[in-house]
Amino acid sequence: MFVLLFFSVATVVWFFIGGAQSSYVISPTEFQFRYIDDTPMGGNTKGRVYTKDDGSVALECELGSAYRWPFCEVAISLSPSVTHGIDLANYHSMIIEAAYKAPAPDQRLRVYLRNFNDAYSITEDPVSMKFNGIEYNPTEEMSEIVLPLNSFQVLSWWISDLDIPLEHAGPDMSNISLIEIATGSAPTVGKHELTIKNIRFEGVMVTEAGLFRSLTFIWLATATVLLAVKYLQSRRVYDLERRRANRLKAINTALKQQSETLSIMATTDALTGLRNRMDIYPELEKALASTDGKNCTALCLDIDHFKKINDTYGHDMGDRLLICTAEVLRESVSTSDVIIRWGGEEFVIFCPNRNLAQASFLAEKIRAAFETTDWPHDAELSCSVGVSSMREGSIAAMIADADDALYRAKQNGRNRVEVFAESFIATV
Ligand SMILES: Nc1nc2c(ncn2[C@@H]2O[C@H](COP(=O)(O)OP(=O)(O)OP(=O)(O)O)[C@@H](O)[C@H]2O)c(=O)[nH]1
Repeated sequence: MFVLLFFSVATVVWFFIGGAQSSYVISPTEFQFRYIDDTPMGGNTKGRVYTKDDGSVALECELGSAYRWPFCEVAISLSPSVTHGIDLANYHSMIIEAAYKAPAPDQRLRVYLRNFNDAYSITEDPVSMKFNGIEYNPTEEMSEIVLPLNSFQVLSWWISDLDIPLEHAGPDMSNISLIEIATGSAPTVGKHELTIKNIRFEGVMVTEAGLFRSLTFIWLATATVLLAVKYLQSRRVYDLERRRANRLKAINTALKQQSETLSIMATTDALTGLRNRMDIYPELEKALASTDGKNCTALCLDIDHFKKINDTYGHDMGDRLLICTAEVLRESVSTSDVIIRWGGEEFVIFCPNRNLAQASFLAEKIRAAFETTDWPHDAELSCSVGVSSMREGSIAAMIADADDALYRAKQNGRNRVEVFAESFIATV
């Protein structure tokens, strides 16, 4: 930004001290100055163009009266070919340093800047080159006259004689191949002497409006580029942050899944796939809350003489029998019941939707199923079951009651169902 500011200030200073000025000098050493008069039209004017010792060019002629519009002039060819002139469109003034002596006062001079354009000019006809012309009052003494190029006008006879269309009727300085400085349109016959010391065109490489337009454009372009760079940078940061957030989200999801898996593993019995008793109470409370809470019962089930089975058939067979027991239980319960491997060979079935009679019925059904199941050790297997119902709103107390009833079932000979005594009272 500092560089741009410095550049802008320097450019403006350069412009106002005249750095943008340009000039184009027409010197006799570089260009050919020729003499032309009215003799081809039948006139009797005589004269010549020559270079003086001081380097200035002189036009001398004796204007005769044989031709209706007598004239003499100096013609300066700006290029070897008329078709390829010089572009003077960017110049604002033509400056002629000259002295003019005429046989009468107030004699004027005509200046033509002849433009070639394929639209209306042909090489064979010099008249077809556009006459951008002006007529001015020269001085007798050597002096500089400034002719503003925007004061030049196209000669009306040229427009009408050549039937020039409107779009080409205006001045055009873009391809000037010939300059003509001639005696005025109504000259007095007699001796005319024109000494030209210097001809030059002056202009500016860039106008003030153009300069400020360019600087504004450069500032806008720079601001746009800087904004674009800033946008791309913040976009890159945003993309990085988003990728990072996505990565963290993925890690988070994986950790959550892992945590859920670990939680499931921690609360699931690896051998039977049943729920174990870890953190079981909130889950049972939740199951109870989904019912009307009036008929909540629990079963405590224990396989009879399991130690003996282990001892007789081995621990692996014991495991297989535990797995089969889980299957028997699954097949016996309904979807609202929750089977829990309470520990070892002991199971709890939580029934949030069964009354005492229904729970007792289920207990008996399971006990009977043990008798009819084909066990993998090809021997009989029985279980004892204790049943209880909710007394004081405590699930833990209800399970403890069922366990008491189970203890009684064991005491009373096993392979039987016992209902916790106070559950009956509560039911009545
Ligand atoms: N195979 C196997 N045995 C287990 C497992 N968990 C506990 N046991 C065994 O189960 C047996 C339970 O024995 P006890 O508590 O004495 O009860 P019981 O032999 O079933 O006798 P009663 O319950 O009084 O009928 C123990 O020998 C434990 O080692 C297990 O996951 N797999």
